[in-house]
Amino acid sequence: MQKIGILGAGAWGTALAFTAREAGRDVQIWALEQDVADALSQGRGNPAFLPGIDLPAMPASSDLSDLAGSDAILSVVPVQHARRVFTDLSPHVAAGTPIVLCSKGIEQSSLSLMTDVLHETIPQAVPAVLSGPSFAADVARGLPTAVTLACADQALGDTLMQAIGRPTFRPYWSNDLIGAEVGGAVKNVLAIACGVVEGMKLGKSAHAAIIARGFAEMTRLAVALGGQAQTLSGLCGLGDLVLTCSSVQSRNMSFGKALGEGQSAEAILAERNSVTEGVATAPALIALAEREGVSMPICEAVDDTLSNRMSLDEAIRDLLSRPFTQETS
Ligand SMILES: NC(=O)C1=CN([C@@H]2O[C@H](COP(=O)(O)OP(=O)(O)OC[C@H]3O[C@@H](n4cnc5c(N)ncnc54)[C@H](O)[C@@H]3O)[C@@H](O)[C@H]2O)C=CC1
Ligand SMILES: O=C(CO)COP(=O)(O)O
Repeated sequence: MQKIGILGAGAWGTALAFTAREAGRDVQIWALEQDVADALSQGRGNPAFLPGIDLPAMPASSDLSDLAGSDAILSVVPVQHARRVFTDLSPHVAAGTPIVLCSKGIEQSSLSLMTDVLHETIPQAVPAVLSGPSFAADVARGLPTAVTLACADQALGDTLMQAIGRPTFRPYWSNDLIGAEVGGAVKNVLAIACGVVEGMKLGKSAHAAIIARGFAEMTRLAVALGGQAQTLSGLCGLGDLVLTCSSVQSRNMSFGKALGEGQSAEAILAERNSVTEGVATAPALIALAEREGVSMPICEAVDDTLSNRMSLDEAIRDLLSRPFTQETS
Protein backbone atom coordinates (compact mmCIF):
# COMPACT_ATOMS: atom_id res chain seq x y z
CA MET A 1 0.00 0.00 0.00
CA GLN A 2 2.07 2.91 -1.31
CA LYS A 3 -0.18 5.56 -2.81
CA ILE A 4 -2.43 7.28 -0.26
CA GLY A 5 -5.07 9.72 -1.46
CA ILE A 6 -6.17 12.48 0.91
CA LEU A 7 -9.68 13.77 0.30
CA GLY A 8 -9.88 17.23 1.84
CA ALA A 9 -7.14 19.70 2.72
CA GLY A 10 -8.29 21.41 5.87
CA ALA A 11 -6.09 21.24 8.94
CA TRP A 12 -6.64 17.53 9.53
CA GLY A 13 -6.26 16.39 5.93
CA THR A 14 -3.03 18.36 5.70
CA ALA A 15 -1.68 16.88 8.92
CA LEU A 16 -2.60 13.34 7.86
CA ALA A 17 -0.97 13.85 4.47
CA PHE A 18 2.19 15.01 6.24
CA THR A 19 2.32 12.05 8.62
CA ALA A 20 1.60 9.53 5.83
CA ARG A 21 4.41 11.10 3.82
CA GLU A 22 6.75 10.87 6.81
CA ALA A 23 5.74 7.19 7.10
CA GLY A 24 7.17 6.73 3.60
CA ARG A 25 4.01 6.81 1.51
CA ASP A 26 3.35 8.70 -1.73
CA VAL A 27 0.52 11.09 -0.99
CA GLN A 28 -1.85 12.84 -3.37
CA ILE A 29 -4.06 15.51 -1.83
CA TRP A 30 -7.42 16.76 -3.12
CA ALA A 31 -8.22 20.31 -1.98
CA LEU A 32 -11.50 22.06 -2.66
CA GLU A 33 -9.68 25.38 -3.06
CA GLN A 34 -7.16 25.77 -5.88
CA ASP A 35 -5.05 28.19 -3.80
CA VAL A 36 -4.77 25.60 -1.01
CA ALA A 37 -3.67 22.95 -3.53
CA ASP A 38 -1.11 25.39 -4.98
CA ALA A 39 0.32 26.29 -1.58
CA LEU A 40 0.65 22.63 -0.54
CA SER A 41 2.28 21.52 -3.78
CA GLN A 42 4.68 24.47 -3.76
CA GLY A 43 5.86 23.75 -0.20
CA ARG A 44 4.18 26.81 1.31
CA GLY A 45 2.18 24.70 3.77
CA ASN A 46 -1.50 25.44 4.31
CA PRO A 47 -1.79 29.08 5.45
CA ALA A 48 -5.61 29.02 5.08
CA PHE A 49 -6.32 26.10 7.41
CA LEU A 50 -3.08 25.23 9.22
CA PRO A 51 -1.24 28.53 9.56
CA GLY A 52 2.20 28.84 11.06
CA ILE A 53 3.36 25.28 10.35
CA ASP A 54 6.17 24.59 7.87
CA LEU A 55 5.55 21.58 5.67
CA PRO A 56 7.41 19.92 2.82
CA ALA A 57 5.93 20.18 -0.68
CA MET A 58 3.20 17.58 -1.18
CA PRO A 59 1.39 16.76 -4.47
CA ALA A 60 -2.03 18.39 -4.39
CA SER A 61 -4.72 19.41 -6.85
CA SER A 62 -8.39 20.33 -6.96
CA ASP A 63 -9.13 17.52 -9.45
CA LEU A 64 -10.77 14.46 -7.87
CA SER A 65 -9.60 12.22 -10.72
CA ASP A 66 -6.04 12.63 -9.41
CA LEU A 67 -7.03 10.31 -6.56
CA ALA A 68 -7.71 7.47 -9.03
CA GLY A 69 -5.30 4.59 -8.45
CA SER A 70 -4.92 5.29 -4.74
CA ASP A 71 -4.26 2.17 -2.68
CA ALA A 72 -6.30 3.79 0.11
CA ILE A 73 -8.03 7.13 0.54
CA LEU A 74 -8.28 9.09 3.78
CA SER A 75 -11.51 11.09 3.76
CA VAL A 76 -11.21 14.34 5.70
CA VAL A 77 -14.09 16.35 4.25
CA PRO A 78 -16.37 18.03 6.84
CA VAL A 79 -19.34 15.76 7.49
CA GLN A 80 -22.09 17.96 6.06
CA HIS A 81 -20.23 18.18 2.71
CA ALA A 82 -19.14 14.54 2.48
CA ARG A 83 -22.11 13.13 0.54
CA ARG A 84 -21.65 15.52 -2.37
CA VAL A 85 -17.88 15.06 -2.53
CA PHE A 86 -18.19 11.25 -2.27
CA THR A 87 -20.71 11.24 -5.11
CA ASP A 88 -18.27 13.16 -7.30
CA LEU A 89 -15.35 10.95 -6.24
CA SER A 90 -17.13 7.63 -6.77
CA PRO A 91 -16.29 7.16 -10.50
CA HIS A 92 -12.58 7.41 -9.63
CA VAL A 93 -12.60 4.74 -6.89
CA ALA A 94 -11.69 1.16 -7.87
CA ALA A 95 -13.66 -1.69 -6.30
CA GLY A 96 -12.16 -2.79 -2.99
CA THR A 97 -10.32 0.47 -2.26
CA PRO A 98 -10.26 1.17 1.48
CA ILE A 99 -11.67 4.60 2.34
CA VAL A 100 -10.70 5.66 5.84
CA LEU A 101 -13.26 8.06 7.30
CA CYS A 102 -11.46 10.66 9.41
CA SER A 103 -14.23 13.28 9.83
CA LYS A 104 -16.29 13.39 13.02
CA GLY A 105 -20.01 13.95 12.98
CA ILE A 106 -23.50 12.95 11.90
CA GLU A 107 -25.15 14.04 8.65
CA GLN A 108 -28.05 16.40 9.39
CA SER A 109 -30.23 15.54 6.40
CA SER A 110 -30.26 11.76 7.02
CA LEU A 111 -29.01 11.25 10.63
CA SER A 112 -26.41 8.97 9.05
CA LEU A 113 -22.95 8.14 10.28
CA MET A 114 -20.19 8.53 7.69
CA THR A 115 -19.99 4.77 7.03
CA ASP A 116 -23.63 4.86 5.88
CA VAL A 117 -23.02 7.90 3.67
CA LEU A 118 -20.00 6.13 2.15
CA HIS A 119 -21.95 2.93 1.55
CA GLU A 120 -24.70 4.86 -0.25
CA THR A 121 -22.35 6.90 -2.44
CA ILE A 122 -19.25 4.71 -3.03
CA PRO A 123 -20.55 1.17 -2.40
CA GLN A 124 -17.47 -0.36 -4.05
CA ALA A 125 -15.19 1.05 -1.29
CA VAL A 126 -14.19 -0.81 1.88
CA PRO A 127 -14.99 1.37 4.90
CA ALA A 128 -12.59 2.13 7.75
CA VAL A 129 -12.67 4.79 10.47
CA LEU A 130 -9.79 6.77 11.98
CA SER A 131 -10.68 8.64 15.16
CA GLY A 132 -9.02 9.61 18.40
CA PRO A 133 -7.35 12.41 20.37
CA SER A 134 -5.32 14.19 17.72
CA PHE A 135 -5.10 17.91 17.12
CA ALA A 136 -4.03 18.54 13.54
CA ALA A 137 -1.33 20.99 14.64
CA ASP A 138 0.20 18.37 16.97
CA VAL A 139 0.31 15.73 14.21
CA ALA A 140 1.69 18.23 11.69
CA ARG A 141 4.48 19.07 14.17
CA GLY A 142 5.29 15.37 14.60
CA LEU A 143 4.24 15.31 18.28
CA PRO A 144 3.29 11.87 19.66
CA THR A 145 -0.32 10.85 18.95
CA ALA A 146 -2.38 7.65 19.16
CA VAL A 147 -5.68 6.94 17.37
CA THR A 148 -8.20 4.16 16.83
CA LEU A 149 -8.23 2.67 13.33
CA ALA A 150 -11.39 0.62 12.89
CA CYS A 151 -12.20 -1.74 10.05
CA ALA A 152 -13.94 -5.08 9.88
CA ASP A 153 -10.99 -7.10 8.62
CA GLN A 154 -7.94 -7.31 10.88
CA ALA A 155 -5.57 -8.06 8.01
CA LEU A 156 -6.66 -4.84 6.30
CA GLY A 157 -6.31 -3.05 9.63
CA ASP A 158 -2.71 -4.29 9.89
CA THR A 159 -1.98 -3.15 6.34
CA LEU A 160 -3.44 0.31 6.97
CA MET A 161 -1.59 0.67 10.28
CA GLN A 162 1.70 -0.25 8.57
CA ALA A 163 0.95 2.21 5.76
CA ILE A 164 0.17 5.32 7.80
CA GLY A 165 1.57 4.56 11.25
CA ARG A 166 4.95 5.67 12.51
CA PRO A 167 6.52 5.98 15.95
CA THR A 168 4.86 9.34 16.63
CA PHE A 169 1.52 8.49 14.97
CA ARG A 170 0.26 5.28 16.50
CA PRO A 171 -2.92 3.63 15.23
CA TYR A 172 -4.59 0.88 17.28
CA TRP A 173 -6.86 -1.50 15.37
CA SER A 174 -10.48 -2.13 16.37
CA ASN A 175 -13.24 -3.99 14.54
CA ASP A 176 -15.88 -1.57 15.86
CA LEU A 177 -16.56 1.08 13.22
CA ILE A 178 -19.79 2.24 14.83
CA GLY A 179 -18.19 2.75 18.23
CA ALA A 180 -15.32 4.73 16.68
CA GLU A 181 -17.70 6.94 14.70
CA VAL A 182 -20.07 7.61 17.58
CA GLY A 183 -17.18 8.54 19.88
CA GLY A 184 -15.84 11.15 17.48
CA ALA A 185 -19.25 12.62 16.71
CA VAL A 186 -20.51 12.88 20.28
CA LYS A 187 -17.33 14.24 21.86
CA ASN A 188 -17.62 17.38 19.74
CA VAL A 189 -21.07 18.17 21.17
CA LEU A 190 -19.85 17.46 24.70
CA ALA A 191 -16.83 19.70 24.15
CA ILE A 192 -19.23 22.57 23.45
CA ALA A 193 -20.87 21.86 26.83
CA CYS A 194 -17.47 21.83 28.56
CA GLY A 195 -16.60 25.10 26.87
CA VAL A 196 -19.80 26.66 28.20
CA VAL A 197 -18.87 25.48 31.70
CA GLU A 198 -15.50 27.17 31.32
CA GLY A 199 -16.92 30.34 29.78
CA MET A 200 -19.51 30.68 32.53
CA LYS A 201 -16.91 29.84 35.20
CA LEU A 202 -18.98 26.97 36.61
CA GLY A 203 -15.86 25.27 37.96
CA LYS A 204 -13.65 22.26 37.31
CA SER A 205 -15.99 19.93 39.23
CA ALA A 206 -18.81 20.68 36.79
CA HIS A 207 -16.34 20.21 33.95
CA ALA A 208 -15.40 16.72 35.20
CA ALA A 209 -19.08 15.87 35.72
CA ILE A 210 -19.83 16.75 32.08
CA ILE A 211 -16.99 14.52 30.89
CA ALA A 212 -18.06 11.53 32.99
CA ARG A 213 -21.83 11.84 32.44
CA GLY A 214 -21.21 12.75 28.79
CA PHE A 215 -19.14 9.60 28.43
CA ALA A 216 -22.17 7.63 29.69
CA GLU A 217 -24.35 9.32 27.03
CA MET A 218 -21.85 8.53 24.28
CA THR A 219 -21.57 4.91 25.34
CA ARG A 220 -25.35 4.41 25.54
CA LEU A 221 -25.82 5.69 22.00
CA ALA A 222 -22.95 3.62 20.58
CA VAL A 223 -24.34 0.44 22.13
CA ALA A 224 -27.87 1.22 20.89
CA LEU A 225 -26.49 1.57 17.36
CA GLY A 226 -24.61 -1.74 17.56
CA GLY A 227 -21.20 -0.57 18.80
CA GLN A 228 -19.24 -2.04 21.71
CA ALA A 229 -19.05 -0.23 25.05
CA GLN A 230 -15.37 -1.18 25.35
CA THR A 231 -14.50 0.80 22.22
CA LEU A 232 -15.74 3.98 23.86
CA SER A 233 -13.30 3.49 26.76
CA GLY A 234 -10.47 3.79 24.25
CA LEU A 235 -8.81 6.49 22.20
CA CYS A 236 -11.81 7.27 19.98
CA GLY A 237 -14.17 7.72 22.94
CA LEU A 238 -12.85 8.69 26.33
CA GLY A 239 -9.45 9.62 24.90
CA ASP A 240 -10.84 12.13 22.44
CA LEU A 241 -13.43 13.39 24.92
CA VAL A 242 -10.70 14.23 27.42
CA LEU A 243 -8.53 15.96 24.80
CA THR A 244 -11.30 17.97 23.22
CA CYS A 245 -12.82 19.00 26.55
CA SER A 246 -9.46 20.05 27.96
CA SER A 247 -8.18 22.67 25.60
CA VAL A 248 -9.42 25.73 23.76
CA GLN A 249 -7.16 24.50 20.97
CA SER A 250 -10.36 22.57 20.18
CA ARG A 251 -12.73 24.54 17.94
CA ASN A 252 -15.72 22.94 19.68
CA MET A 253 -14.45 23.73 23.18
CA SER A 254 -13.49 27.30 22.25
CA PHE A 255 -16.89 27.77 20.58
CA GLY A 256 -18.63 26.68 23.80
CA LYS A 257 -16.40 28.92 25.90
CA ALA A 258 -17.25 31.94 23.77
CA LEU A 259 -20.95 31.06 24.03
CA GLY A 260 -20.60 30.84 27.81
CA GLU A 261 -18.94 34.25 27.83
CA GLY A 262 -22.02 35.71 26.16
CA GLN A 263 -21.21 35.77 22.44
CA SER A 264 -23.84 34.56 19.97
CA ALA A 265 -23.27 31.37 17.98
CA GLU A 266 -23.63 33.32 14.74
CA ALA A 267 -20.97 35.84 15.74
CA ILE A 268 -18.50 33.15 16.81
CA LEU A 269 -18.92 31.14 13.60
CA ALA A 270 -18.72 34.26 11.42
CA GLU A 271 -15.15 34.81 12.66
CA ARG A 272 -13.97 31.32 11.61
CA ASN A 273 -13.04 29.69 8.32
CA SER A 274 -12.58 26.36 10.11
CA VAL A 275 -15.30 23.83 10.83
CA THR A 276 -16.94 23.42 14.28
CA GLU A 277 -18.51 20.01 13.71
CA GLY A 278 -20.42 19.81 16.99
CA VAL A 279 -22.69 22.70 15.96
CA ALA A 280 -24.05 20.87 12.90
CA THR A 281 -24.02 17.47 14.59
CA ALA A 282 -25.97 18.48 17.73
CA PRO A 283 -29.48 18.52 16.18
CA ALA A 284 -28.78 15.34 14.17
CA LEU A 285 -27.46 13.64 17.29
CA ILE A 286 -30.55 14.48 19.31
CA ALA A 287 -32.88 13.32 16.53
CA LEU A 288 -30.89 10.08 16.27
CA ALA A 289 -30.93 9.57 20.05
CA GLU A 290 -34.72 10.12 20.11
CA ARG A 291 -35.16 7.61 17.29
CA GLU A 292 -33.10 5.06 19.23
CA GLY A 293 -34.76 5.83 22.58
CA VAL A 294 -31.44 6.88 24.15
CA SER A 295 -31.32 9.54 26.87
CA MET A 296 -28.63 12.19 26.21
CA PRO A 297 -29.53 15.15 28.46
CA ILE A 298 -26.22 17.02 28.20
CA CYS A 299 -26.14 16.82 24.41
CA GLU A 300 -29.81 17.80 24.38
CA ALA A 301 -29.02 20.88 26.45
CA VAL A 302 -26.41 21.88 23.87
CA ASP A 303 -28.90 21.40 21.05
CA ASP A 304 -31.64 23.30 22.92
CA THR A 305 -29.40 26.32 23.35
CA LEU A 306 -27.99 26.26 19.80
CA SER A 307 -31.52 26.00 18.40
CA ASN A 308 -32.59 28.95 20.58
CA ARG A 309 -35.22 26.86 22.35
CA MET A 310 -33.58 27.71 25.68
CA SER A 311 -31.12 30.19 27.07
CA LEU A 312 -27.93 28.79 28.59
CA ASP A 313 -29.29 29.57 32.06
CA GLU A 314 -32.52 27.67 31.35
CA ALA A 315 -30.66 24.66 29.93
CA ILE A 316 -28.36 24.53 32.97
CA ARG A 317 -31.31 24.89 35.36
CA ASP A 318 -33.05 21.98 33.58
CA LEU A 319 -29.97 19.77 33.82
CA LEU A 320 -29.59 20.53 37.52
CA SER A 321 -33.29 19.80 38.17
CA ARG A 322 -33.18 16.26 36.82
CA PRO A 323 -34.21 13.60 39.37
CA PHE A 324 -31.42 11.88 41.30
CA THR A 325 -30.85 8.39 39.95
CA GLN A 326 -28.40 5.49 39.99
CA GLU A 327 -25.10 6.17 38.24
CA THR A 328 -25.20 3.24 35.82
CA SER A 329 -28.67 4.04 34.45
N1 LIG B 1 -8.49 19.80 12.91
C1 LIG B 1 -8.32 18.77 13.74
O1 LIG B 1 -7.53 18.84 14.67
C2 LIG B 1 -9.10 17.53 13.52
C3 LIG B 1 -10.22 17.50 12.69
N2 LIG B 1 -10.91 16.35 12.55
C4 LIG B 1 -12.08 16.28 11.69
O2 LIG B 1 -11.67 16.44 10.34
C5 LIG B 1 -12.74 17.01 9.57
C6 LIG B 1 -12.20 18.16 8.77
O3 LIG B 1 -11.78 19.15 9.67
P1 LIG B 1 -10.51 20.08 9.43
O4 LIG B 1 -9.51 19.40 8.57
O5 LIG B 1 -10.07 20.55 10.75
O6 LIG B 1 -11.15 21.26 8.57
P2 LIG B 1 -10.77 22.82 8.66
O7 LIG B 1 -11.67 23.47 9.64
O8 LIG B 1 -9.32 23.00 8.84
O9 LIG B 1 -11.11 23.32 7.21
C7 LIG B 1 -12.42 23.36 6.68
C8 LIG B 1 -12.49 22.40 5.53
O10 LIG B 1 -13.80 22.40 5.01
C9 LIG B 1 -13.70 22.32 3.61
N3 LIG B 1 -14.93 22.76 2.99
C10 LIG B 1 -15.56 23.94 3.17
N4 LIG B 1 -16.65 23.99 2.37
C11 LIG B 1 -16.70 22.81 1.70
C12 LIG B 1 -17.56 22.26 0.72
N5 LIG B 1 -18.63 22.92 0.28
N6 LIG B 1 -17.28 21.02 0.25
C13 LIG B 1 -16.21 20.33 0.68
N7 LIG B 1 -15.36 20.80 1.60
C14 LIG B 1 -15.60 22.03 2.10
C15 LIG B 1 -12.52 23.20 3.28
O11 LIG B 1 -12.06 22.94 2.00
C16 LIG B 1 -11.56 22.76 4.37
O12 LIG B 1 -10.87 21.62 3.96
C17 LIG B 1 -13.83 17.41 10.57
O13 LIG B 1 -14.82 16.42 10.56
C18 LIG B 1 -13.10 17.40 11.91
O14 LIG B 1 -13.97 17.06 12.98
C19 LIG B 1 -10.56 15.21 13.18
C20 LIG B 1 -9.46 15.18 13.99
C21 LIG B 1 -8.65 16.33 14.23
O1 LIG C 1 -11.12 16.10 16.84
C1 LIG C 1 -10.26 16.83 17.30
C2 LIG C 1 -9.20 16.35 18.19
O2 LIG C 1 -9.20 14.96 18.30
C3 LIG C 1 -10.30 18.27 16.98
O3 LIG C 1 -11.31 18.85 17.72
P1 LIG C 1 -11.96 20.25 17.26
O4 LIG C 1 -12.64 19.99 15.94
O5 LIG C 1 -12.91 20.60 18.34
O6 LIG C 1 -10.84 21.23 17.12
